[in-house]
Amino acid sequence: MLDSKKHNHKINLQFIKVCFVVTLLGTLVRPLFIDLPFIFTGIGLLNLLSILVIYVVVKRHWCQRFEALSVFLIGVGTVTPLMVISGGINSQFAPIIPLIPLATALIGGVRMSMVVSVLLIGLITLFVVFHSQVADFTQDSSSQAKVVSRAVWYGLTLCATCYFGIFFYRRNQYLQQQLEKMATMDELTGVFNRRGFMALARQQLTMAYRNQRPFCIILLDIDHFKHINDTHGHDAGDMCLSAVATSIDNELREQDILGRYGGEEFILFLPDTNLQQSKRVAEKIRRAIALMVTGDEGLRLTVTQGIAGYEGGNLDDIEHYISLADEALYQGKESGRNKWVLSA
Ligand SMILES: Nc1nc2c(ncn2[C@@H]2O[C@H](COP(=O)(O)OP(=O)(O)OP(=O)(O)O)[C@@H](O)[C@H]2O)c(=O)[nH]1
Repeated sequence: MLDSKKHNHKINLQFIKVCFVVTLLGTLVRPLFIDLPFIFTGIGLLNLLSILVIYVVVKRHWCQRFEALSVFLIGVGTVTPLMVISGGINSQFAPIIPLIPLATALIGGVRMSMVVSVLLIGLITLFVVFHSQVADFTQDSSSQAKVVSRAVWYGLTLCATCYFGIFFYRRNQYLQQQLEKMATMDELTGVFNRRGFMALARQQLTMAYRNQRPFCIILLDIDHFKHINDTHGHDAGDMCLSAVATSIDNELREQDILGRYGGEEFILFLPDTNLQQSKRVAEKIRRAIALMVTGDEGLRLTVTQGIAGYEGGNLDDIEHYISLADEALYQGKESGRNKWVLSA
């Protein structure tokens, strides 16, 4: 299970526990303070039972697809029966309702929170319309004006909590994306870092095997890069790294994956590409970089590339293809640089 899904699952379980405790307190403690008919305790106990059932269902992953919905049902299921028998909108339980869209947004997302808010506003409207039919065992005095004004207040509060829920949900998503980006992207060049590349390449590797489609790995190293750093400084070196990444990226298709594998080493995963086609890609990259002029000092660079590929049949792990590409790259360096070499 993904980390974020695991995290959501934990929050869902926490939410259910909170609902259980709130309902338990409401059921057991209230009769000590207010003289209420037994029906309140009965309904409270039924609520506790249903919450317990949903807790087990969620905990055991029996309905993963509807997990957020189960949590919402608990939220509504905890308060609705108690509202029905305790004066509807005048119920002491009604103020809990605006918390539900907030919780649902954080747990189930934007659409869920909006659906829940609309449903709850509908529920409140029904309570107002059928106000006189709602049994009020609490014997609280209520008037039509009081009911309508409270309904308007709850409607507004629901909209506000829905808005805040969605706001916090989006902020959370944004921060999560930023974190993921920081963990998988190379800050200097804007391409994937080794970790990001490996994660995507492993996925593509599995797909290639499943569909028996070819792929190629190209390992690319800038020639004599140490000389650039030593002669023109580290900043000029950094600028060259960025320029090389941009230049490679310009030669790739949308589905190709480019990563920075190490200091001045880049790595490419070319899905649906056989060795013949990858030679053409490598040559395009070699030529583009050789023609590139970088910075005010007009720096010129060349690169050497090692290519390894899979063309169907049994599959090895990604490290195997990288090490083949690395051997080919080494041969390229040994035999003069500024070239690409296919792995044997
Ligand atoms: N500016 C800059 N330099 C880096 C970075 N990462 C690694 N380097 C430098 O890259 C250089 C790599 O040098 P070598 O491994 O000797 O390779 P080379 O000089 O490119 O020689 P060949 O690969 O054999 O052609 C080292 O001087 C590193 O300090 C970086 O992020 N920025």
